[in-house]
Amino acid sequence: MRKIEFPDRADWQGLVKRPTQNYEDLEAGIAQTFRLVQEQGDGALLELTQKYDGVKLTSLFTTQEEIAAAETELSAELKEAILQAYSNIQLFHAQQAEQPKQLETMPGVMCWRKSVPIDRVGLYIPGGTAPLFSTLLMLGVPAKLAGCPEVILCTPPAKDGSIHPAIRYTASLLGIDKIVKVGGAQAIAAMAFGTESIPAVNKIFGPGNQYVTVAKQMLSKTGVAIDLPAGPSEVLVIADDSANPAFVAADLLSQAEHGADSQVVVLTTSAEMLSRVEQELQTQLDNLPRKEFAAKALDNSLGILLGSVDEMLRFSNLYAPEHLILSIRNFEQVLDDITNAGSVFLGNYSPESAGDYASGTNHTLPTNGYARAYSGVSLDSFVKKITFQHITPVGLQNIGKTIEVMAAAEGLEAHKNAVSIRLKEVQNV
Ligand SMILES: NC(=O)c1ccc[n+]([C@@H]2O[C@H](COP(=O)([O-])OP(=O)(O)OC[C@H]3O[C@@H](n4cnc5c(N)ncnc54)[C@H](O)[C@@H]3O)[C@@H](O)[C@H]2O)c1
Ligand SMILES: N[C@H](CO)Cc1c[nH]c[nH+]1
Ligand SMILES: [Zn+2]
Repeated sequence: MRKIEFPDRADWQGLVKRPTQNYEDLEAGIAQTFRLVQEQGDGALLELTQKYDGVKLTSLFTTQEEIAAAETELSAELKEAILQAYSNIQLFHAQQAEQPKQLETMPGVMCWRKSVPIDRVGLYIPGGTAPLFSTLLMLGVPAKLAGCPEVILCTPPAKDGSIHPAIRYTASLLGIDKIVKVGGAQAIAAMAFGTESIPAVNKIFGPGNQYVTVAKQMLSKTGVAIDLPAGPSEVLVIADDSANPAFVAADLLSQAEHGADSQVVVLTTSAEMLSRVEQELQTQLDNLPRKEFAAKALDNSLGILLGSVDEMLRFSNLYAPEHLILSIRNFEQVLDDITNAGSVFLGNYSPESAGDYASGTNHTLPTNGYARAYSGVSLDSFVKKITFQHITPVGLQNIGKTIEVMAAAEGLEAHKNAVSIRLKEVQNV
């Protein structure tokens, strides 16, 4: 972890830049993957899966029997944990449903808005280095709550061509009966353009590594929507001297272990806290099975000493972290000062892992500073909001003049006429 003491404000902009590869560096390779999938369909998926995942598949799909078998392959303890998480995520997302209300903006002018599920959605579940079945809960629960009629699920296969039983179990829980064994940019291409056996979807959801994230971003001109750029995981911890250095280190490592391209940051006003966090990182790192990933991520990470809580919050807002942890006294007093963050964890007993798995909030969140403008996945991500209006003849008499005047001022006579022609008829009745 790079240690920086009281950096000059002029240097902050450089410090908030993530260590990930540039979009431009990855674009050409991904464009080539897109071309292959568009030209050769399923054949390209099999070829690219062999190349990037080291598996020669005979079929791109799990069978219904494989999905059903997961029930017997998981321990009772894990199934219970998945069900508990499912229930909390369901509760949190169900209360996001918008209650439609009709508004009469002027007498006789009625406007309302209705949520309509997106027809066909594609879910990407990361699986390159860890089978993130928790992500399937985070995407599948709101997709089902929203009522999306068709859900396609892609995830990379393990080296033996199988899909982890917890992903199969969670799919079955959600009523998803088919899993496509494909990952990376090729999975995004398959869901965006369609192949002989995979239908093209309207919107693609899900986090992933840099290849997955850039592939999603490259779809902007295709007419296929994406949820958000949710790339390599990150966390920023703001710690004063009331924080517990062991807890802070554990939270930093929890995101560092996702992958070498993750970044974790600790901001503190206490030099002693920074040294103790560094010591804890070393001790805890040694015991982690994924210590190689975590150690590489720590090489790209930052420990920064700043002058005050206010300064730490300013830095954090500029950084716009995916996850923000406030391990400070009186955190309640600064909540309104947080302007850019994906998800916020308050106090010493709210580990970020709670949001990753089970508290109820969604863990598919904007990374790489995109929290400046994007929100994480929610129920809204799976619906379109269609507005309706009904204007009565009296309503048109009330609002007509306003429309005519505005249309004339824009020089759009046909717009004005669409009102005038009706007003004449109404006045003649
Ligand atoms: N922001 C979020 O909300 C969020 C949530 C969960 C996970 N994540 C992130 O998701 C990522 C998961 O990454 P992962 O790699 O384990 O799984 P992944 O499923 O995202 O990616 C694996 C795929 O990457 C492709 N790939 C690997 N190396 C490649 C190369 N050199 N060239 C082209 N393609 C290549 C392969 O096709 C492979 O199937 C992590 O970075 C994690 O931090 C983010
Ligand atoms: N921390 C990840 C989001 O950045 C989500 C996750 C899934 N499993 C564990 N963690
Ligand atoms: Zn995580």
